[in-house]
Amino acid sequence: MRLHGDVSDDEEEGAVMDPALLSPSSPPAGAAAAAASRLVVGYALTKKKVKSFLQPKLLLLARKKGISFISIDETHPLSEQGPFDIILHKKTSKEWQRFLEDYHEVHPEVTVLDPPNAIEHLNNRQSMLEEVADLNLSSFYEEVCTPRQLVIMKDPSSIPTAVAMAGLTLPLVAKPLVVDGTSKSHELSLAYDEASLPMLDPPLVLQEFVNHGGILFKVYIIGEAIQVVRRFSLPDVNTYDLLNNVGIYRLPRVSCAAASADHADLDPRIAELPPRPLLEKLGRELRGRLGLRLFNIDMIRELGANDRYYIIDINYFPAEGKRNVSSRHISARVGQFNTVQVGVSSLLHYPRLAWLG
Ligand SMILES: O=P(O)(O)O[C@H]1[C@H](O)[C@@H](OP(=O)(O)O)[C@H](OP(=O)(O)O)[C@@H](OP(=O)(O)O)[C@H]1O
Ligand SMILES: Nc1ncnc2c1ncn2[C@@H]1O[C@H](COP(=O)(O)OP(=O)(O)O)[C@@H](O)[C@H]1O
Ligand SMILES: [Mg+2]
Repeated sequence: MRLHGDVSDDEEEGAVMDPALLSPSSPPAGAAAAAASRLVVGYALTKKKVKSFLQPKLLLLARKKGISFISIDETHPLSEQGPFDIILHKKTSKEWQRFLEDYHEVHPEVTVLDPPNAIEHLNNRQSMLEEVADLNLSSFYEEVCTPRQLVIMKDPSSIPTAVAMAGLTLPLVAKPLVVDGTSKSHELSLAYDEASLPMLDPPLVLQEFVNHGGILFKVYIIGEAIQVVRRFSLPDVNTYDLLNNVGIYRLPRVSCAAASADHADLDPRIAELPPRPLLEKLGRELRGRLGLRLFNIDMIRELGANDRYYIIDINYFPAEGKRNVSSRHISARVGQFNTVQVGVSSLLHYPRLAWLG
C-alpha cells in the first residue's frame, strides 16, 4: 500500500529540474563541467531519487561551492566518463555493483559513496541488524537493542513451532527478508495469533512488536552529521486488541516522509528525542561497523521503559521527498525539509578532505 507522498520510479510529478544545473554525461560537456569544478560527483540514481535528492536548491549550492553533479551513463564504461572525485549511487543490480567494483579497482582514488558490498548488508533484514547486537554503548544509561526476531526461509507450516521454540511473543511483525527498493519488500503484516502464522509467505523475518507510543525516530547519518526527525508509526497493541484480533493484518506504509510528527501535539514523554550524545555514539559506531556514510536508522523507544531503544530498520541513502509542500513551508522548516539533502548541503560546506574522509 502506498500512502500520499510516495512516488514510484515511473511517476512524472516532482520538482522541475533546471537542466542548466545538471551536467550531462556526454564527454565534452561533462569534461567542461569537470574542468570548471573543484569537485566532480558522478551519480547513478533512479529517476525517483534524482527528483527527490538532486533538487535545484542543492544544485545551486553545489555550483556555488564549485561542485558539479554528472549523471553516469551505465551503458558506457565508467573510465570513459568523468573524471570523478566521488561516485554517489543507489542502484541494487548485480551488474551495476560489478561495474562499479571493477572501476574502483582501477581508480581507487575515486570515493565511492558507499561501497556496494557494505550497502548489500542492508538489503537483508537479518544482516542489517546484526551489527546492532555488537554495539558497545556500555557507558550510556540508555540501552539500544533490536526486537527479538526469527528468520523463516521456507515452509510456512513450520512457523508456529519455530516461533514457540524461539520463545517469541505475539503479536509479530512479518517483514519480507530482502529489501530491494520494490514496494513489495515494504509490505509488512501483523500476526496476532499462532494459528494464522502458516498463512505467511516466506522468506521473511518475524519480529516482536514493541509498543512505542506511535512515534518513530528517523536518525539520519550523513558522514559526521546527524539529524533526527519524528514520524508517526503504528499504534500500540493492548491486551484487548490481542484478545479480540485473530489473523494476519496487512500494514499500511507508515512512517514515510508524509507522516512527519515534528509539529504534532504529542505527550512530551513520547515526543522527547533520544539524547544527542547517544545518537552521536550510535552514529559513529554504526558508521564504522557498517562501512557506510549515508544511511538512516529507524528507532523506537519502548513505552514505559524510557531508557530502552530498539533499532528496527536501517536504510541506505534515504531522502525525504517533500515535493507537495509550498516553498514558504519549506523555508520555514528548512531544518526538517529533506534532511539528507540539507545534510549533504552541509557537507558541501566542509573542506574537500572532509568529504573524502
Ligand atoms: O523504508 P523506510 O524506512 O520507509 O525508508 C525509505 C527507504 O529507504 C526508501 O528506499 P527504498 O525504496 O530503496 O527501500 C527511500 O526511497 P529512495 O531512496 O528510493 O528515494 C525512502 O526515501 P524517500 O522516498 O525519499 O522518502 C526512505 O524514506
Ligand atoms: N518491531 C516493531 N515494533 C513496532 N513497530 C514496528 C516494528 N517494526 C516495524 N514497525 C513499524 O512498521 C514500520 C515499517 O517497518 P520497517 O522495519 O521500518 O520497514 P520498512 O523497510 O518498510 O520501512 C515502522 O516505521 C514502524 O512504524
Ligand atoms: Mg523503515
